[in-house]
Amino acid sequence: MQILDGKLVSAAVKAQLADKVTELKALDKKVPHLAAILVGNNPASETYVASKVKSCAEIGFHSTLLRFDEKISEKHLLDNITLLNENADIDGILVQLPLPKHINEELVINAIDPSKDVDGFHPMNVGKMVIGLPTYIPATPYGIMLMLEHYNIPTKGKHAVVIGRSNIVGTPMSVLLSRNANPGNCTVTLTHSQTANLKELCLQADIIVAAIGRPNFVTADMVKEGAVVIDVGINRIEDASKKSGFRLVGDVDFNAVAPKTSFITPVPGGVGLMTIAALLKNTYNAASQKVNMN
Ligand SMILES: NC(=O)C1=CN([C@@H]2O[C@H](COP(=O)(O)OP(=O)(O)OC[C@H]3O[C@@H](n4cnc5c(N)ncnc54)[C@H](OP(=O)(O)O)[C@@H]3O)[C@@H](O)[C@H]2O)C=CC1
Ligand SMILES: Nc1nc(=O)c2c([nH]1)NC[C@@H]1CN(c3ccc(C(=O)N[C@@H](CCC(=O)O)C(=O)O)cc3)C=[N+]21
Repeated sequence: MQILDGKLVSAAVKAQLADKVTELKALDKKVPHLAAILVGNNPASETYVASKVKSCAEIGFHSTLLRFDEKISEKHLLDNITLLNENADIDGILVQLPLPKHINEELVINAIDPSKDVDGFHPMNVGKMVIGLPTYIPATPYGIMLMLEHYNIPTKGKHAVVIGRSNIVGTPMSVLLSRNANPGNCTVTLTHSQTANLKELCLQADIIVAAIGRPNFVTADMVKEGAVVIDVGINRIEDASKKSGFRLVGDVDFNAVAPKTSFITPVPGGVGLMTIAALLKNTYNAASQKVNMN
């Protein structure tokens, strides 16, 4: 069993981007600039956005964080997105999800200029991804592909079972793994809450991607010996011994599952860090006006 180290791989991706920033600066060119919008004060969203902003600073990108009260009107939010769309200094725009219930998430995503949509959530970019045109790939599945690539994990002809069909993780993950590319060329089974025989399907999987949002959902009896297990879940479990009052666990029962696997991602220290690295890559590509389909 080998741990897929998100800290190591994300650091390598960030180091590449930092080198590119150094080159841009030497040529007196503008550095990439990410704008992040955070509405309300959901503690998890605060953490993610803070770490995106911090990562930008580490590699020399500019970032602007726009914070709004959770009572912000939909119109005011949309107007701010329009301003960012029109601002030539801003290369990438990210609206941290979830949004408060009174705001229509679809309207907000649709309002982002597709050329600045570094999350890859705009329907135009989703469509491009599905038909294999160059575009921004949603950061979490993109980060997972970078991880598979870094460790040279064989994917061709493998059976991948993706658990969860969300627009931001499971569905794009299934598209990327089934592409004629490397990594890719998997036979993909996309599963969800209505899947009848999940355990049987998982037992056939060479690669399992778990994106459900439930601690310990994937148990050892669901995993074939030698499988690759990618744990996307981020679940907060109360833990009085921690200063924060909680600890993070994934969707996989790590201690029981890890010994059966060939490769597994830890939580924390796995996919989450790759998500940020992938977002930074998308932002670099946005700034250089060329989107990347890898
Ligand atoms: N590490 C990272 O960078 C990121 C981590 N996450 C984490 O990943 C997890 C998933 O996130 P996200 O995709 O946004 O979640 P969603 O809640 O949007 O989707 C969850 C999916 O799991 C499916 N599901 C729920 N229960 C079952 C079940 N009993 N059996 C099979 N499938 C089930 C749902 O099915 P149905 O469609 O039928 O309801 C749904 O498709 C969360 O823990 C989230 O915090 C998310 C984004 C990035
Ligand atoms: N528009 C939008 N884009 C997103 O990319 C987006 C989003 N909305 N909403 C929520 C999810 C979740 N997400 C994570 C990012 C980083 C970590 C991360 O850095 N995790 C660290 C630990 C973080 C910690 O310690 O709290 C780790 O796994 O090691 C996790 C999860 C991005 N998301």
